[in-house]
Amino acid sequence: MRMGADCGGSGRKRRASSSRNQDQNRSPQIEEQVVVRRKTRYSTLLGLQCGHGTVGGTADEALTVRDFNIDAKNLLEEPVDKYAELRCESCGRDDNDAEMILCDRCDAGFHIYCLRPIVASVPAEDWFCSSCTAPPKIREFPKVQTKIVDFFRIEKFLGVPETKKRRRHSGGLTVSKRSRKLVVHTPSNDQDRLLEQMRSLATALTTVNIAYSDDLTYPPGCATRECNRPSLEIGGMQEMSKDDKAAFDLSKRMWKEGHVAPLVVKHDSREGFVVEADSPIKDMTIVAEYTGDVDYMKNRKHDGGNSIMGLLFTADPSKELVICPDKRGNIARFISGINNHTREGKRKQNLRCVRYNVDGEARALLIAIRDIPKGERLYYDYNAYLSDYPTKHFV
Ligand SMILES: C[S@@+](CC[C@H](N)C(=O)[O-])C[C@H]1O[C@@H](n2cnc3c(N)ncnc32)[C@H](O)[C@@H]1O
Repeated sequence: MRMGADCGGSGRKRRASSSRNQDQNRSPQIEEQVVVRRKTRYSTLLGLQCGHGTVGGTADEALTVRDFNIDAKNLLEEPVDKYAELRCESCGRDDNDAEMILCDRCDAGFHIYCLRPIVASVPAEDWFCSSCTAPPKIREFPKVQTKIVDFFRIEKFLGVPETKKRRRHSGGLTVSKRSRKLVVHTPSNDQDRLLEQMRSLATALTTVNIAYSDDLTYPPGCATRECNRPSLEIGGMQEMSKDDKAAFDLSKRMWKEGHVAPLVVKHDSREGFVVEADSPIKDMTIVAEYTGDVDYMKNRKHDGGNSIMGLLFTADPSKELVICPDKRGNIARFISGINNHTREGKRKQNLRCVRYNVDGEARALLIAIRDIPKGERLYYDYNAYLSDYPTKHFV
């Protein structure tokens, strides 16, 4: 699924395939028998009861049984016994089949919303429950300046930024239209906080095994930089004004020098990694650019990635581009989404994802849409452009 875009695979039951890997040396006959059993299991899981006495519900399956002289009774028994009363291991209920997934190793079932963190939709690829895989252990990044500077490849760490006296808006008597120009973040002026903020991001990135990259990347095998042409966007893309470009450039330079936005990454049992304001953030602040490898959407249709961001929406679907932070990325990929189905969810939104044409390249920026107090969690609408990211179980 992608943010601001459509997702694949929701509402589909995972096929039990636990014995697939052990079975590679079987004779074709035995293999065929196994295939029949799997088909039957699958149709049982889908709740498709076959109304007659053959194995499975299709002519193909009945034919296969006859051809190989398999005892149909045996084949029927296992799936009925094993899956008829499939219950979620977490809540114990047997309802809501369409949102139940099965572990591809032990066949245990779970509602996607009972998992922690919540799984937004049934994954397209193999999925293993926490008993069958070690759940990712949070690997605390050491709070050592040299290591942090290395991790973020900070060219010259300048320490605490110079505090310039900023001129405040008078806020006088005249009611002026609020400026909608982009604003550069104000980094913490406490070196210890700066390091703590970077350490928290390094911890999250190392835990999910993603290298830090604060720019869009075009690795071999993905789309090239030349394919990212904002002129292909349906309806055109927002141009970045000169002032906004200056703010964006400064914001990027500050991140590169370790004067990061005052954000801290934390872990929440239901949402997974989340991002919070570590000091107040002003309306219109550029909080982060959404970064990662740029690829064609068509190449990522079956990716389980729940962090794919739409970048370029083109008239020709084969040219649509997405940002994939599965190997490289930055803090943006940890920011939560609102629940689009509730008023409370919508009230939480404090950022917007805006795509701009920046010097002939589409870029996606996360921008504050109101003043954000210290400690508030950051949220934006994953369904800003399209509306298929499943958020109904989001908190
Ligand atoms: C773009 S990732 C955000 C980072 C993610 N939390 C992590 O730990 O890597 C999207 C995933 O985060 C979780 N998530 C995001 N917003 C959420 C919310 N409001 N409630 C519950 N889970 C949420 C869901 O698992 C979703 O599929």
